[in-house]
Amino acid sequence: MKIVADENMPIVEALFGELGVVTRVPGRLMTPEDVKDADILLVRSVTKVNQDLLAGSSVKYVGTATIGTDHIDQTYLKDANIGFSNAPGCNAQSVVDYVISALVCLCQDEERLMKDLTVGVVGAGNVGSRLIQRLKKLGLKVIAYDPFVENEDLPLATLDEVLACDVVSLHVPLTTEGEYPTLHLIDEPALNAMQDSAILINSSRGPVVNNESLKQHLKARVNFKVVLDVWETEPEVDRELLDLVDLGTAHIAGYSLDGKYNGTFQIYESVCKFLGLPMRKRLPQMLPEPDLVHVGFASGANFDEVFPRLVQVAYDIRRDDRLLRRAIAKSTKISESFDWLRKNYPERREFSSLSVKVRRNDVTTTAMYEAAGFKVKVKS
Ligand SMILES: NC(=O)C1=CN([C@@H]2O[C@H](COP(=O)(O)OP(=O)(O)OC[C@H]3O[C@@H](n4cnc5c(N)ncnc54)[C@H](O)[C@@H]3O)[C@@H](O)[C@H]2O)C=CC1
Ligand SMILES: O=C(O)C(=O)[C@H](O)COP(=O)(O)O
Repeated sequence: MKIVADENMPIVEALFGELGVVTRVPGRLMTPEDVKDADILLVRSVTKVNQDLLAGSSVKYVGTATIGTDHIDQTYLKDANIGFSNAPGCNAQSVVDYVISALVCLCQDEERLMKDLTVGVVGAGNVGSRLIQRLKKLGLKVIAYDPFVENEDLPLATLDEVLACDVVSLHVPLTTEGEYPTLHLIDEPALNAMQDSAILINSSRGPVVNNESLKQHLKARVNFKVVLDVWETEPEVDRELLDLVDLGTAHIAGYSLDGKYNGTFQIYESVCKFLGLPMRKRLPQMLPEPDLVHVGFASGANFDEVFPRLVQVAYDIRRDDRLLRRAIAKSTKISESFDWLRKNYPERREFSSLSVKVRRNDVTTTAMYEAAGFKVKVKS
């Protein structure tokens, strides 16, 4: 069996090696020639999988190690009788860590307490619902807009109510059809409905926000804050827009090592199921121990002071913002620099792989650290 895989997908040989011969290809440059003899095709978000790529090939199954599926023509796959799976939720915790790090950093700059913020989440799926849970446990007031979800446990509200919050965080797929398309969901009217000093975070897909409208809005409202992980013209980045946003990163919100391994593993599970083969590999054995395993603080440390530092030790979004700005500033080919940053992304672990040491009877602090997503170890 021949398996063609994106070169940026980890642990493919370790998982799929016993199923067939693995060939690696740069995802953004993948051609029909690369895939014509393949049985299984494993991609990430940068490969457009459609008739142009697959017609006349022997591909029987396509797996994308991503949550998003807007790069896949699922109707074509169905019509051509080609099996398909994505990796729902694989890097959802990583995106939540990203949003929390962004909020911590912006609150620090503004000398605001994070727990005083109201947060409006757009899209209450795998990422959105985890974000709601974590923020609520941290004491923030959270509401969410999702016209496709009916769940009494979620704090659902209208889009207008969500847009009126201090923070608006987007977690929707990119869609262009149906009653609720998300293409340019955040356009001039939506931006105008937001507070003048609101924080907008987009870690979903670039075209969900009309980047031109956003630029004009930012020029007119100096207190409006923006965090962009995804860009409408990706892998191109509009230099002018990057200069205007508070934090800008190279589509890496989901790039924890845990999230990437989960993605490959989830499609390994789906491929085994498709082929009717037993799964011989287990993910926990493959994930390396995080470099930073324990973080301890002096007894009596105040959670409000410790929490931001802890988040920044675990994942500091400002590092990724600096990397993007530096790369773009000196770049003659922005798209190549953007992809280089993503390919060479430093190892990052999810908060849940970090342990914080607390005193045995420190019940409140224990609950707060757990709420933030960290593991808690009791000091002996
Ligand atoms: N920046 C990054 O690295 C990453 C980006 N993503 C993006 O985030 C998106 C969301 O991820 P998940 O939560 O895992 O997806 P999901 O499919 O679990 O949830 C998406 C939610 O959005 C809702 N939705 C759809 N249209 C909507 C609309 N017009 N208004 C409000 N809600 C709407 C759906 O009902 C669903 O509940 C993915 O589709 C992907 O494009 C995901 C992972 C990493
Ligand atoms: O899972 C998703 O959806 C994402 O956006 C991925 O994290 C994007 O990563 P690549 O597939 O572009 O490497």
